[in-house]
Amino acid sequence: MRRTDPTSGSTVGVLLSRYSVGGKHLVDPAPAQDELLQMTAAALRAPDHAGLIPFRFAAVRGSALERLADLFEQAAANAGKSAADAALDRHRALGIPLLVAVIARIDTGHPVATVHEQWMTVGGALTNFLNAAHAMGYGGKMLSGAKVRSVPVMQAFCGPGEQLVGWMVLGTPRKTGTPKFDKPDAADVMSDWPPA
Ligand SMILES: Cc1cc2nc3c(=O)[nH]c(=O)nc-3n(C[C@H](O)[C@H](O)[C@H](O)COP(=O)(O)O)c2cc1C
Repeated sequence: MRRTDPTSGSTVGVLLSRYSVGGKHLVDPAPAQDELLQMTAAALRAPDHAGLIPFRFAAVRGSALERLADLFEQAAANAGKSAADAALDRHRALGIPLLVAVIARIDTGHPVATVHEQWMTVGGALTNFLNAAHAMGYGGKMLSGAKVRSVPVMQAFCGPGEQLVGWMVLGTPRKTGTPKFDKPDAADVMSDWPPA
């Protein structure tokens, strides 16, 4: 069941109401290709010093999820996990309506945009992507874990100079996302300078 359309509220209301929704609470339908491209267009609106676009995305769907499941199982086995735990890892790629890999392309020698500035753009991009998904009635969550450092998994997604950040799981939320962490009041993280 799709959540009430949050776009009926204000834009800021939409941003304030986004909470991550994990894979076990996501069902079909997954975002369609045109919706995925709108989310990607939102990601491209992230602040980007020197316009480097230090990221790209790769959608994993249909039979490709089986291939990813194989890679997850292999990564777990390589990490010394038991066959039962490796099978659990394999299962993590299955039953998700859509996975979108986030791949960073950081130019470590750029004369203008520093490495940390480029990583901030990657973060802004995936945040905009998830906010757009939420505004369109979908749920999602950014995930990483040790698997992103597994050589066979990295090699499957990355070309030279690229790094695998992780995956956004996406789909129709079966339940509304809820806050995971206690957050401070906004006034605690916004102050005047110099302090009074
Ligand atoms: C790059 C990145 C990787 C993350 N990896 C994981 C992960 O592997 N497992 C996890 O439970 N949360 C992970 N998170 C955090 C969740 O995506 C989510 O932001 C967090 O649970 C807080 O929920 P919220 O988005 O509703 O505030 C990651 C976040 C980022 C930005």
